[in-house]
Amino acid sequence: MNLEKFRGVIPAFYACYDEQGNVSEEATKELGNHLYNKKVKGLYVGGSSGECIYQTLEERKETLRIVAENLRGKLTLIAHVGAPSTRDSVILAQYAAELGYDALSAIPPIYFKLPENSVYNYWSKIMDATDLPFIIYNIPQTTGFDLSISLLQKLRNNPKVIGVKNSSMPVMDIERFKAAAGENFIVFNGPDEQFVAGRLIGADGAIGGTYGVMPELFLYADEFVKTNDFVHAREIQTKINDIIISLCSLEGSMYAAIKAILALQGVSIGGVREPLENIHEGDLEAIHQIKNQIDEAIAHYGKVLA
Ligand SMILES: CC(=O)N[C@H](C=O)[C@@H](O)[C@H](O)[C@H](O)CO
Ligand SMILES: CC(=O)C(=O)O
Repeated sequence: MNLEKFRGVIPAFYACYDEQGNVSEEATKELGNHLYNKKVKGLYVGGSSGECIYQTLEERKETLRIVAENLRGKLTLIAHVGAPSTRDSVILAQYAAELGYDALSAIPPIYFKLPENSVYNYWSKIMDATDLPFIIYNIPQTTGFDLSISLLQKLRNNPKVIGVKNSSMPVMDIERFKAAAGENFIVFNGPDEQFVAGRLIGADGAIGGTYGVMPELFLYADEFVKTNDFVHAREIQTKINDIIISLCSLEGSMYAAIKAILALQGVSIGGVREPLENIHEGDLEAIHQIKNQIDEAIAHYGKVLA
């Protein structure tokens, strides 16, 4: 299988709501078009950033449908189909396949601490449900489950397993997963704060929750890595991390801050669903400042690359 379409900067798509907090078709299309125009490689739909854990099956299907109808064939589309039960995950997987997604992905099962064998069966049943390739989502800080090398090797016997989206913090995990999986395998960098380090240690692509509010900065960082300009790569990573730390320091949650900035950028996709915290009045000044930080960094590194 040709994995080229997975190499690149792939924003994690945000949940798009109307004023009542329902999934909005209009806003979903708007965000999709906005990111398409920024020339990202693809979209990761319905993951953490898609607030999947707080949405009904119907809402998740609706979002998958709107994005696919709008952008399939134009961007690489990855559907995150992880749900609490295997049954619901399989329903989402089959729906994503009908819609023409390029790949499926899923977190391990959450809530109960299940043994590796159950996680293996869970991911395998999702894979058996369609012909699509599958990307393992390793995110131990939210799921409590750490993908082991032996489980990866066992899963790798299934040719549908084409990659891991790795969000654990040690960049070494990226290197180890690549070494264990061998050729024709994609490891995606997860932590946006380590984008440059992840790419340098071997990540073939990257999927991240903050790309959507500043895609240019990750596209530029990727360009610096590709052209061996490590001075600028390190520098832009510092700017990115300053911004992410600011995004995470408000009363509102990181996603609420991101959505408020997107609104200032002209893309209104509503707020976040509780229990995620929405923006507070007192956050507004900081939000304007972060937007300016983003604008300045984009202008500066755009010039460096021009
Ligand atoms: C724990 C978590 O949600 N990780 C995301 C996915 O890997 C990241 O993209 C973060 O959103 C990002 O690194 C900001 O902390
Ligand atoms: C990467 C990320 O934030 C997501 O799973 O949506």
